[in-house]
Amino acid sequence: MSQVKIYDTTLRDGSQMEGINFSVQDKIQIALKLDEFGIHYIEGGWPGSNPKDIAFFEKAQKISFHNAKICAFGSTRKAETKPDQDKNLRLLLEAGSPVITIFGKSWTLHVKRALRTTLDENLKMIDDSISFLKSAGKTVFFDAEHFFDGYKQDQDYALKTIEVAYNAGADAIILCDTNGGALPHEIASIFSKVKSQLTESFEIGIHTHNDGGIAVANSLIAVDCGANQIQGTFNGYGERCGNANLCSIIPNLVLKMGISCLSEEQLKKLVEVSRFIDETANMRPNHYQPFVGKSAFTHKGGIHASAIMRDPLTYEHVIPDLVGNQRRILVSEQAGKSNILYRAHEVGVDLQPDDSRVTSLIDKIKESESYGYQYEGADASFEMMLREVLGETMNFFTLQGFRVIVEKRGDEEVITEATIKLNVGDHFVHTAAEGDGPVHALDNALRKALESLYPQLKRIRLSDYKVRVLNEKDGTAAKIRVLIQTTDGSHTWGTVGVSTDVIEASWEALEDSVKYGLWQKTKEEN
Ligand SMILES: CC(=O)SCCNC(=O)CCNC(=O)[C@H](O)C(C)(C)COP(=O)(O)OP(=O)(O)OC[C@H]1O[C@@H](n2cnc3c(N)ncnc32)[C@H](O)[C@@H]1OP(=O)(O)O
Ligand SMILES: CC(=O)C(=O)O
Repeated sequence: MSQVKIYDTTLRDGSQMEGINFSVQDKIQIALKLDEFGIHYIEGGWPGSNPKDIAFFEKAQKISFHNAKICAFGSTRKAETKPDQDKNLRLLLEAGSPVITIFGKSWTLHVKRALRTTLDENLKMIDDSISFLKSAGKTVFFDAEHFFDGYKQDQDYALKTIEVAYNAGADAIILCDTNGGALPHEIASIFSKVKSQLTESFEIGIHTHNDGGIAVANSLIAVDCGANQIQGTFNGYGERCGNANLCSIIPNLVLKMGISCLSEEQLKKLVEVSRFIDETANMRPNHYQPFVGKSAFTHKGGIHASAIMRDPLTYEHVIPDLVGNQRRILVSEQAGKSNILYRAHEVGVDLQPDDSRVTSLIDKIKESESYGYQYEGADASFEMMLREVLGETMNFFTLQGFRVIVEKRGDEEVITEATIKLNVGDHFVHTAAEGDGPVHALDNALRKALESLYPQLKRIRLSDYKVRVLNEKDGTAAKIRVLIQTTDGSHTWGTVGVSTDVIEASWEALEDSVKYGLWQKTKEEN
């Protein structure tokens, strides 16, 4: 089985993505996580770029990494200078990392237009810089920037740059599709040619960007052509459209290409690592991301749900457990009875396919969704419908009525007050409360009315509130859908409300969220 090393550049190229700004502590935490996961090389940053990256390497030097080698990144020396006088090379050595990766130009256009130097001087810059770092005892990787574009324009010069790097003692040469525009067949043919000119065991890598939407494909085809190092980032972070996504590359290598870059046990942590990095980077996770996204193994269509229940291979390219993900089946207007049976089973209700209640539930869901409800994100509203069809009610209270007053006088702050009348068993309760806006005031009034009778309510709170206008063209007469997420600290559940009135829609979602929460708590207590 061939060996492929994974080189993670989330902390360097990943931090070049719009919206990402890691603190030193973020970087250390991510490096530790990647090391624990089993990544071979972690590029921590560019010490010649900013004080934060210098601080990262200062801290990283004091940490014992178990699996990974830390790499410091930078460029070849500046044109017309000497390596021992080059600030960037000096800072790379001071970073104290066992590996130094430098990028150099392989494309004549870049040499002439970006560096504004001669082709010969660029070759000297590559030669000098690598020799200088090697003489300091470092492992040196050479990133041949724009190699594929360079090769297409001037094959001999592009090849010369890597020949110079090789002869100067580079320990690995990485061919970069820096602009992300190469196609898989171009990568295959160019990569194979270069590979054939180097000794078989020499480490030759691939570094691709996703501007053509095929960075992962371009990386995998390079492996097919003999690449034994892949550079990429977690969640595909990176300059412009991002880098090759390691969350796709690693499972494709292990599960489909038989390349044991990580063990199957390590692979089971893939989702955890991906989400940890999103969380640390303060990035919203991409639910649709292959392998690791929340929707990667989510089945919505009735035909899919039915077949999945008969055999998951029918609509899944790999088993979700292998990457630490989970299968989900949604209930929506696209559902058939299989979706209902699966979801019912998940909440402990086993129904038979020929049960007429299943059909009436599907009809009700399709009817409600055509009105504007959406049950994908409202698991509790679905379960309440299910329980109702089974004759189980959640009658913790009945609304007699509510009134919400919003008052604004001159420059004074807006005052919002909600009054609510409820029947709770034999009791009639009438309360009022203020809040920061109408929904908050209603929530406060409802809690005030219920808390003495249902003290469990103290542990339940709203965690998210989303409003969506459904038919915008109707302006202020549009229908509104409100989705509420509620939590008791360990579980979270979603409810939905729809009305032409935002307060009524909110009330509906709020009422269900509280009733469902009380029902859960009562179940737990019994
Ligand atoms: C493909 C990649 O992703 S490469 C990595 C790109 N990442 C980054 O640029 C992020 C970090 N960068 C930085 O912090 C800054 O750009 C620095 C500190 C590196 C350089 O800053 P400055 O000195 O102000 O230069 P500037 O940002 O304008 O970059 C242009 C300079 O880099 C030089 N340069 C570009 N590539 C190379 C190279 N491979 N080798 C040597 N010099 C290079 C250019 O010749 C130019 O030098 P000049 O200004 O003396 O003509
Ligand atoms: C080196 C690098 O980041 C690139 O060529 O894209």
